[in-house]
Amino acid sequence: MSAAASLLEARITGKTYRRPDGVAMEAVRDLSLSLARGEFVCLIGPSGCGKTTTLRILTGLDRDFEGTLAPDPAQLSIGIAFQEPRLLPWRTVEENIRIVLPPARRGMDLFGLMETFGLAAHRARYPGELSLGLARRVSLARALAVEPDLLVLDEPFVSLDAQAAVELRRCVTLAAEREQKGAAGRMGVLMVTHNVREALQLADRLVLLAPRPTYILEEVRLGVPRAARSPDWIEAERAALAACFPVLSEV
Ligand SMILES: Nc1ncnc2c1ncn2[C@@H]1O[C@H](COP(=O)(O)OP(=O)(O)OP(=O)(O)O)[C@@H](O)[C@H]1O
Repeated sequence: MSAAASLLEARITGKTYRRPDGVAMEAVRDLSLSLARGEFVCLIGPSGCGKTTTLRILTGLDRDFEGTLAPDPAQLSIGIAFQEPRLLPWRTVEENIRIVLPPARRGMDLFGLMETFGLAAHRARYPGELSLGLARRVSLARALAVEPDLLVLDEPFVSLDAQAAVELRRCVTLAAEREQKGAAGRMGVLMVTHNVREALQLADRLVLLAPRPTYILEEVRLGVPRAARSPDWIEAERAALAACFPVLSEV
């Protein structure tokens, strides 16, 4: 089997914040991560360890760090869905999605995307009228509308009720499995989560992060296809991981 095409190679040797009182806060130390096209990677780590900081560096939103990223994130098309949907309240659902498209594609037909995410009936509604689950679906559809090379999800299922979480997970799985740019250009997914079961359900690889200043404690490749991951399998894997990595009881 040929090696999967690399999408991103990151080596973050250091990231230190300086608080207003001048005190240094070291958030990341020696974290090397690679992501292949078509791969779904979950970052899991304790609260405050540096997950969002790492995502911000990997996506080029934070340039103030030591290390290297290849390629430079500016060369990739990146779609990001934050925990907070960040929709424009004065725009409809459809306008919120359309507005991120490059001018040449702004008139494109979005019906397929809307249908996939169960948004077709909501396209003319405003964000203030949407439940959190629906707003997150809009945010995910908007991130995918740009046909990204890299999809970044920062705790997308937090605070959702069980049914909304199931629906959004289905959307994320569909997105991950959709070959948007043909075999050579498949999207990679990086997702931050506190929920190990969720990660075991969705990811190809888990990246376990140490407490701050964070680095990679362990990488776990999940060989079982997504469709074959039963609740029993997920529970057994979770228990085995928790036994090996006590830090997981803190996430
Ligand atoms: N702009 C900032 N200035 C100073 N310190 C910061 C800044 N942003 C984050 N930090 C600190 O850096 C550390 C890592 O923060 P980060 O948000 O990356 O962690 P996280 O793992 O995403 O947290 P959580 O699990 O709570 O979402 C935390 O201690 C946080 O307080």
